[in-house]
Amino acid sequence: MEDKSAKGDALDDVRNRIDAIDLELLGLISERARCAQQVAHIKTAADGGQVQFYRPEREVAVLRRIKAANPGPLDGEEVARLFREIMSACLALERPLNVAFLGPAGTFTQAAAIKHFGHSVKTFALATIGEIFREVEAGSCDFGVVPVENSTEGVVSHTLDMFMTSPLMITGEVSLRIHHHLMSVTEDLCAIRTVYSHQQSLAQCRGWLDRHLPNADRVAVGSNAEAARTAATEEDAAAVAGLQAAEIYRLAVLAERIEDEPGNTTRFLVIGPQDSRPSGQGQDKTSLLLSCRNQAGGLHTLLTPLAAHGISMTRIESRPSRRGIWDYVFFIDIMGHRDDPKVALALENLRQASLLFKVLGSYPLAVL
Ligand SMILES: O=C(O)C(=O)C[C@]1(C(=O)O)C=C[C@@H](O)C=C1
Repeated sequence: MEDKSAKGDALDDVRNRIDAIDLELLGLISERARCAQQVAHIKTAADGGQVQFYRPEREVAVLRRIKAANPGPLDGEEVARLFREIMSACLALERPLNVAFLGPAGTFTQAAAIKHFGHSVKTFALATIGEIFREVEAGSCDFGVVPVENSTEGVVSHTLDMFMTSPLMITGEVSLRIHHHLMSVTEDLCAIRTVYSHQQSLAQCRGWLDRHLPNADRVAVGSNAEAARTAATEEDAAAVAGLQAAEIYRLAVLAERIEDEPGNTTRFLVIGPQDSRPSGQGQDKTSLLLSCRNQAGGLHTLLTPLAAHGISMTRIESRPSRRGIWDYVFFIDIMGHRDDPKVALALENLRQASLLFKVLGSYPLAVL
């Protein structure tokens, strides 16, 4: 009996300490929010009409500093996630951002948007990648988030093709580990006759579906969230989608993490009217769209300036130009910001060697 009350006292002591810390934290977070309001006033006075409240290079600098200073016991990713949300709320005080994503609600693209901007932005589900570009170009949304490549299935060509004609720039990138789950209104795997999902997700779970649901029809639909929405209306159907979709459409998860490749990751791009300023520490990337003359060694000539200036290329993708004049265009990612002197020089040389040359944007490597 005595022992129990001693334990109770100890628990009360720690909880009282937690209550006091929470109040201190609240005071500090509120003070931080007031600082963000001051920043907004300073920016408005300095920039006039076209104020850029959202500053990706500053946000990654804050998150990098927090991760480096983290004393534990919380993991670095975890503290960065907490500060991501604090900054998201502070930015919403300055100006709430409208972010378009590939809908409907519950897609991985929405999860990527929230991972990048935090929960305090307003997200808008749009039906196609083309619509996202159009809404951001028109200014009705501040930014858009679109998938660009998956580690198992390769590039999302529609996104790359949009950059050939769009004036929008790449402001940031987000990588998301993709876990697929089988979900349904029924809790009985044997009752499933149809499996809905996006074509890429069906492909990413082919092995599991062959083993566990060899007789069910696989039906490709526009997105995983649409698959979940459809499966919610059919007794003998299931969807392959993310957990968010299961929550939104109230489906039971029959099997978790059914993707064939455990490292399955999708990369998304954040698009907006302008790119990011340098975040420093060599932690920026630049994306380019290029085409060369259709002759032997054309691509080699194009890439020589990068090698000459010691700039590393992290990705190259070719796409048919669909313009007739050039056969192919190349999407190239390099390390460094376009304002870094070495990168600026290499880009100038590249510009001279290319038929088509477009900087799609410089942006910080993702912290989260
Ligand atoms: O430093 C700024 O420019 C701010 O607006 C403050 C702040 C923050 O909360 O730290 C908020 C939004 C910006 O995207 C970057 C940082």
